[in-house]
Formats: sequence, C-alpha cells, structure tokens
Amino acid sequence: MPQNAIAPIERVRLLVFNAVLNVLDYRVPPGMTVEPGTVVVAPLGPRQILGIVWEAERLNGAEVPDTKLRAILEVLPVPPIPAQLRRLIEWTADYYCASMQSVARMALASSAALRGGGTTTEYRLTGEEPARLTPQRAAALDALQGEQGSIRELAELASVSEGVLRGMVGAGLLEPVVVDCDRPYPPALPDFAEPELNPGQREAADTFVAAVRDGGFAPFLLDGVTGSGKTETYFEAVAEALRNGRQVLVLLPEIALTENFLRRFEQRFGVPPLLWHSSLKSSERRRAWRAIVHGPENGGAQVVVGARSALFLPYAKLGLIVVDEAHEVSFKQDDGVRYNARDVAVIRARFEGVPVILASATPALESLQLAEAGVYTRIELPDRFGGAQLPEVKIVDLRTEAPERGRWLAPRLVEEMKARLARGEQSLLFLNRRGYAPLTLCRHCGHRFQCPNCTAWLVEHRFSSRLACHHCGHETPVPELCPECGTADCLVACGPGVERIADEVGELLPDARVAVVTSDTLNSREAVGRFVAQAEEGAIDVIVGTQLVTKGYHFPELTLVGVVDADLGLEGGDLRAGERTYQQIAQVSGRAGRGEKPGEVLIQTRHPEAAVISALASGDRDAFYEAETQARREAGAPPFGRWAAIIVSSEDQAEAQQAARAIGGTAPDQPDMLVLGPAPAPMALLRGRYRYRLLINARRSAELQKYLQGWLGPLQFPQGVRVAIDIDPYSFV
Ligand SMILES: Nc1ncnc2c1ncn2[C@@H]1O[C@H](COP(=O)(O)OP(=O)(O)OP(=O)(O)O)[C@@H](O)[C@H]1O
Ligand SMILES: [Zn+2]
Repeated sequence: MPQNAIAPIERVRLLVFNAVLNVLDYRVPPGMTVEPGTVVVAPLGPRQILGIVWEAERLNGAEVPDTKLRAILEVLPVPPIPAQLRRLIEWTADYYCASMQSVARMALASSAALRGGGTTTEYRLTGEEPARLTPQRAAALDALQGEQGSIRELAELASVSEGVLRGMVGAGLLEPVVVDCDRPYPPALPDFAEPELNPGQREAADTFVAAVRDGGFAPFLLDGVTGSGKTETYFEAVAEALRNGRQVLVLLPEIALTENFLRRFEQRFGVPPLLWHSSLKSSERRRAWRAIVHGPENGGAQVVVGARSALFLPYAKLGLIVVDEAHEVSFKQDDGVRYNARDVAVIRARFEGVPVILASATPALESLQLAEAGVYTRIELPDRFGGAQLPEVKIVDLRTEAPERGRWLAPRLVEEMKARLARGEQSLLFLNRRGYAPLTLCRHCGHRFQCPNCTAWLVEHRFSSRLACHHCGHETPVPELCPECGTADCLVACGPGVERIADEVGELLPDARVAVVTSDTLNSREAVGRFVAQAEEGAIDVIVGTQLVTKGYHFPELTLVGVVDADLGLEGGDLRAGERTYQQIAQVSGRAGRGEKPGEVLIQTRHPEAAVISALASGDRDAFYEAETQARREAGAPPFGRWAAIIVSSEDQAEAQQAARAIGGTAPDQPDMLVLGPAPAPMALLRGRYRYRLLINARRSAELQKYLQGWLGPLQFPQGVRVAIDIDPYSFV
C-alpha cells in the first residue's frame, strides 16, 4: 500500500467466548494497538464479551462489512497469547473436533487475572479466642486456622455463611490483610541439594540436560523400573532449565501424588513449585496465572506442577515439559474437550521447540511403539536405586487356594501378612473398588439397589452408612427395610470393596493398624500428608487401597503387596483392559521392597494362565507387550489404526435413539473407515441421560477428523440432544 493512501479502517478478527458465536470481526479504534494474541473486550449487542485477536486468515467466518463493524472496547492488561500457544489451540481444536473457544478457555483459566494485578483484601484469624462462642463461630475458628482468603472463600472452607464471618470481622476475630495479587514467588535454586546419581541415572540426566541446554523439540520416553529414581533423574533437566531462565511444566495424573512430589521438589530446589489444579482458590489461581504469563524472572513462575489443565496455560518462556506416570489413563479427559494430556504435551513441546520427557515404569503401548519407531528417544533405567531388588511375584490360584467361606483373602496371603506384622513390616492390599460392597440386594425378594440416574448398582459405604452411585454422586442412607418388599434386616452385601477387605483384615489380624486409602479418605492435601507421615513413621501396618496407592509412594518398610482380585480389571474387556491391568499390578507391585528388605507380591486370580498374569509372574514385560502389540495390529487398533467414538445422549430416550439412528443412517461410505453401531452404550443411562454409541475404526492414514466433520457437520438435532466426539477414546462405557 502506498504511504500516502488514506489509512483504511483497521479491522481485526476475534476468537470470542460466546456459546453460539466463535468468530467476529471488529474495528480497532484510533489510539488502540493490538496484535495477534491480544486479549480484548468487545461489544456484542448490549453485552460485552471476551475475545482474543487472531490471524484473520486462520479463522473461518463470514466477513462483516466495514460499515457494520463495531469498535473493540478495551485491551486487557495481560501479555498477548503467544503464537505457539495459538497454534496449539488450533491443533487441539482440529484434532479433537472441539471448538477453538473451548480450548482457548483453558488458556485464559482465571478471569480475575485478566483484569490485572493490584491489591485485594483477604482475611485471617486474629488469634483472639473469646470464652463464649456460637457453635458456628467456634466451627469457623477451627476450620480457619492458618487459612487466609476472601470472605467467600473462607465461608466455603468453613461451611458457614458469609454473614457469620462478617460478624466475626466485626467482633475482632478475623482481620483484613491487604495483599498484592502479583507478590513474587521465592526463587527455586538449581543447585540447592544436588543428589549423587548412580551411573545409569547420570547418563540419562546428562542426555536430558544437554537437550534442555540445546533447546529444540526432543521427545524422550524415560522407561525406568519402579524405584529406579526417575524423579531424581529428570530433576537434573529441571535444574538446567532453571539455570537457563526457562520455565518447566510437570504434569502429574492425580493431585494425590502431588504431596510427595512437592516435598521432594522442595528438598531438591529449596522451595516448593507452583501448584495448578482445579481446586485452587480463585485468588491462588489468579496469582499463579499471572506469574506464569509473567515468566520465570523476578518472582514469576519457574516450575509449575499440575494436573492436565496446566497444559494450556500461557507460559512465557517454556523450556521443558515432563509428564510423570505418563501411562496413566487419567491424562485423558472424558468430558468437555476430550483430549489426552500426554499426547497434547508432546504437541505443545513441538510448537514450543522444547524437550518433553514422558516418564513411566509401565509406558503406554502407544509410547513404546513411538520409541520403537525412533520418534521418541528411549532412555532406560533397568535397575532400582541403591541396590534394591524388584519384588518376587507369586500367583495365588483362587480355584485351589480358596479363601474361607465369606472371606476374600487366601490363607497364604493371610499367613504372609501375619509374618510381616510380626516383623514390624508393612503390607499393602490392592483392590480397585471403593466402598464396602459393589452390590446390595434383598435376601427376601431379590431387589437390587440401582442408581435412578445411571445404569449402575449403588455401592455401599459403611463409613458413611450410605448407598452411593460412583457415576453421578446420587446417595441415599442404607434403609432399614427393603423398599420393594418391606422386610426388615434383609439386605446382603455382595462382593468386596476396600472397606470390606479392611474389616476382614481387622478380624484376621486384630492387632494390625489398618488404613483404607481411596479418594474418599485421601480427599485433601492434608489427608494425603497425614497418611504419608503415618505410613513413614510405621504407624500403619496394613494399607488397603484402590489405584490411588498403586504409584508414586515410597515406603521402605513395605515388603508385601497383595492383589486381592487381579481378574477385576479384565472384566468387560475393552481395548486396553489387558494393558491397564498389567500397568496397575506392575505399579502396585513396585511399592514392595523399595528399601533394604526384599519385597514379595501375591496375586490372587482365577485365571493364572491369562497372558497378563503370567507376564506379571515371570516379569517378562517385553513378551507381554509384544503379544499385546500383535493383537492390536491384527485388530487395526491403536497405534496401528485409529478409533473415534460418537456418543449421543438425551434425557429423552426416544430422542436419543432417533438421533443415533439418524447419524448411523448417514455414515458416508469410505473404504478406510468402518462404522460400528449405533448401539445402546454399556452405560445406557448416565446422570439421567440416555446414551447411544457409535465406534469408527479408521486406517492410520485416514483423515478421520475430516470424515467426521463432513458427516456430522450438516446434521441437525433437537435441542436436548448432545453429540460428543471422542477421538482416541479410552472409555467405552
Ligand atoms: N541419586 C539418588 N540419590 C539419593 N536417593 C535417590 C537417588 N535416586 C533415587 N533415590 C531415592 O530412591 C527412591 C526411589 O526413587 P523414585 O521415587 O524417583 O523412583 P521412581 O523411578 O519414580 O519410582 P516409581 O516409578 O516407582 O514411582 C526415592 O526415595 C528417591 O529419593
Ligand atoms: Zn448414578
């Protein structure tokens, strides 16, 4: 354009946050400067909406004529969303068939942070304790020890009304504190406590350190046996990133694992890392988000450890991504944007041009395959740290070594537990079932307690004397009378959950101190901290837990692991059942014998001949993975072929069924796609919605997303119908 031409209207295209609209054009008013990535507020009708300035050619949408353009109202005081993250948002939306705004929303995860820094008023206890208190004030005093937050946050924490707390401010029990939203975090020190690595760890660490120093995309699979010290090893890469003034993101599958991680991080680097997860208080979220976009210098965010939602944050200067326990299925999100954080982490590293380390003792078959193909560099740690040996694994065949009537633990397992108790060592029993019993029925009429909202039995929880649905949260007290036939004292618990196993341990080993570890009992960081401290002090003899105790923990006195029912995970038999069972049992076995004393694992099963079980017994992981790989190859399953699921649901059964049939009836014929279904989902009713599923099996080269868009894009459904696409699904229920 010639220099002297009249300046044209400066128009920009926004990705907007609105339920219906995705893309809108606006005018940039004189005096305002924007660039791609700038976060702005724009008018929409009488309202205001949030938007991100985007490269116009990358967003599809009808162009608004110049005369109709409205002006952007305001540029928000945050740095523009970097180009690499914009590319990641586009990639994720395309790949998972999600809307760009639903992905971008995960990047702008704190609306308060977008409004800038400044100060805010929080409250804390003054320490005053009057002799007479209302019960509510007394409860608040107990609950708020050591806490600080807004009135609303504290009210939630203490389960009292905001009015109660305002009254306490008036009475001088709570005092206001002015806090700076951008107060700096203390710096992590790369050389605070450098460990002495063994030669294997050293070699691995040197490789990571070089990759961090050189920069550039470099994906690693850190494949090390349980207790090999994977954490210590990748910490060296973290240290190098710190030295180079770069940020690090560490993804952990569960917040329950974080406590342990925080402690080790602090021992190594002198300060805790920044935490990011869904239950942060909004003030914490705001501070963390601002520190992340600010960058690592001057009290900004250096190392962020978080659940999968930390993946989309706008890091200013990312230098390394670590995904720990990378095989974990909880990295796959199953609602909203149905992404797999492990996979997206690798894509993010590629866009950012940084190394990424996937660490696991039991890598996903997909990851091993990529390592085999040379896409990932595989780094192995074949031995446990400090000369500890991997535990000896033995099979208990329940057909020949049956537990006593009405019990679940075989005599041999009980004997071994008794021996541990006598020696002051610990045992761990693993059963992946919360509660007391998975099914309750009436002895008199056979009535079974089912969830009214889901295709699921209600699970009895004795601790809370309730029947609960693990899918929708529906709960009812355990009734005295059968609701069907009215008989009293007629309910029977069928099958075991961890609470029932704990009862059995209590009967068989009356002197043992037993801890039940599930998401019901370890439901806060404090609870996790207490459990770990007790286990380490030797105040617990027997741990009975779900998959929550299978990984990450390191208790040197734990020398026996009992798998109560190894066959449980194989039921239902979805695509990954064998692999998942292998991983769970190998991980939980890995808790045994991590200290100086050798460990032993007893696996209770009715199918000792099953490939998974015999691989666990012989320790022949390679043979198991080879057989599994072969089976997947033959089935055209991932990673050799691709799957996608379509889940159709509605509160109206007929409507859901009709929509599913309409989808099934219009499936375009394509030689590299196989469409299965629709069929009622195994979980045919979930949270009050009737569900149907279709499954698409595609060749690896097929353009699956394009196919789905071409197919579903033109279809129209009634308001109440939801159609979700799940690319690379993990759940088939
Ligand atoms: N170089 C080292 N110096 C001192 N202690 C170490 C070293 N390497 C590992 N350890 C210790 O050995 C134990 C096992 O290490 P770590 O928990 O990192 O293993 P891991 O490979 O992550 O195991 P898992 O996969 O079972 O969780 C930890 O207590 C850790 O502190
Ligand atoms: Zn339910």
